[in-house]
Amino acid sequence: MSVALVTMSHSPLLEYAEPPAEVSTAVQSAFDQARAFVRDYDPTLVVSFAPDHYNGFFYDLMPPFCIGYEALGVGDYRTAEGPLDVPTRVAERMAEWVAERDIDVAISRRMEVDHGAVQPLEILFGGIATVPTIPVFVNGVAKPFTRMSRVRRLGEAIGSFLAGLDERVLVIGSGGLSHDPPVPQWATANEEQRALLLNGRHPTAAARDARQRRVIDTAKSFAAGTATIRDLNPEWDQALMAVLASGDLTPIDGMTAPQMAKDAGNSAHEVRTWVAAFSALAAAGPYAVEFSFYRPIREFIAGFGVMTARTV
Ligand SMILES: O=C(O)/C=C/c1cccc(O)c1O
Ligand SMILES: [Fe+2]
Repeated sequence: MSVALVTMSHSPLLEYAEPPAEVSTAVQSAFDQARAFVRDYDPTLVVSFAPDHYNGFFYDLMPPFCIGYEALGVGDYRTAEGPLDVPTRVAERMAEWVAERDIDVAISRRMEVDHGAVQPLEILFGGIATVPTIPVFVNGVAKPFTRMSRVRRLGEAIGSFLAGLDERVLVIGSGGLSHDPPVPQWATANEEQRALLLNGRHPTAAARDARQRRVIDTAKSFAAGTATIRDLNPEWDQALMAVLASGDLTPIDGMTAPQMAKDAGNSAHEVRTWVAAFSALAAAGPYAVEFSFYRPIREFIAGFGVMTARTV
């Protein structure tokens, strides 16, 4: 048994925006480093902690966490569509293990996942069905949010399960860091947006296109300095990355949901996936970060980070 980790920001704008060449080169080189790490480790099982952006999970039934027993990519923002290779029996055992440790987790026998889960799999493995993968949804956009201590406990429970498997496990945390893309919020949404947030599954191509166009246009104006979304917060991002690298994750319990949104934007809650992934790694033993990359990239609407780590 062994456990290793890659956490990375995702951004659908990777496919649509053109930051300055120097920035694009730096991001591609960070992806190369992460890919080399994964190639060297050669995982036999992936556990992917990822948020959703109202493509698979909606307010008609919004759990804080959900383990997928089977999963499908929805194909938003030109990401891969279709089934992931989920080892169902291992996912079932993992959910039972987590429940036994007093963490209430939803399960799905048909989880739909969007760019949040799919993009890292495509970047690291070139596809969504190349390595057996258990997707774990961690709510990062829809209020109310669990306390951060709960996210840590979820990660620890999953990590203690993984530590007992005869596998080389790679945990992935996808999302963040500081960012505030124009994902609608229930409190401020209009009637049409509320219908989407409530149960906007399987939109028409035109509806999906209109929604994505709004984000792509916002990224352009954000890069030009004319958007009204909350700015990136590199200090916040790098402070969090330092805590994650330190091996002592307890300071994370002091983070509160309102303060996270105020400091780092409404979608900064996606860092919950990083916290869950690092907590899973920590449950398998002391670890060391091997690679760390960070840039605030307005064209991607993201404080953009990549980290790799493994137990020592
Ligand atoms: O359109 C969405 O649903 C989300 C877009 C987005 C943009 C930038 C960074 C992210 O993490 C996103 O999910
Ligand atoms: Fe996201």
